[in-house]
Amino acid sequence: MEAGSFTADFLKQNHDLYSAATNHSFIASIRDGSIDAQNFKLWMEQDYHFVREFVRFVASVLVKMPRDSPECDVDIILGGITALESEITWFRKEANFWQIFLERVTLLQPNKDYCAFLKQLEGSDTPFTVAISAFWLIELVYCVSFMSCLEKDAKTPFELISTVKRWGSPEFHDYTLKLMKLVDKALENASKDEQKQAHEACVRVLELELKFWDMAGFVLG
Ligand SMILES: Cc1ncc(CN)c(N)n1
Repeated sequence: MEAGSFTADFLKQNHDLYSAATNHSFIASIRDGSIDAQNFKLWMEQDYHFVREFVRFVASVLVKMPRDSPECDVDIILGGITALESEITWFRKEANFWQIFLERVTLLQPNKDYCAFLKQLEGSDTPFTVAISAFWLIELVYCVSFMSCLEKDAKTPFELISTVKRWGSPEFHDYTLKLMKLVDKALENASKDEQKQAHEACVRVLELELKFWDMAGFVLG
């Protein structure tokens, strides 16, 4: 992350919100092994449906990418879409293990709000620069959150290791770094207005991520 870049400046200026979104008590409960299986299942049910919407969003980012982008940049997004296919297969397998019926899930309000935001970003009036910035941050929040569950002193339960490795692995971290470079390159010469829109979209991502964790960590009665 280069000082003076959009991503570095954004994380510095929004440190508290970023920290709240990446150090949530839901993640802490996975890390210290105290997580309630009901909460984990709730998260999984909701996240599966989020990811289905996320696929459409990422596809829209690819469509918005400038035609003269280098092939290697296009391939980063394409790789992201490919990875989402295996993520969906993984969700279905895990759902079987946890006896979750994904087709019977009712979307909760924080998930509905997040999916509505993704749909808004998919629209043709959202520029590539704004969409790619949101995309980077959505992936970064999961990466940094789940990475903490793989630290040496973490007590992540064995049956949750495949979950935390999905987003907390060094490979996923590398992917977020590649996205970060795409964002900074795209915004380097963007207008002040686009930079402002990208900043606002990223703040919204952090707010929605926070609410998504709150929803997952909500203790079921
Ligand atoms: C809510 C949410 N945010 C981010 C991710 C990571 N793609 C996710 N699966 N779900």
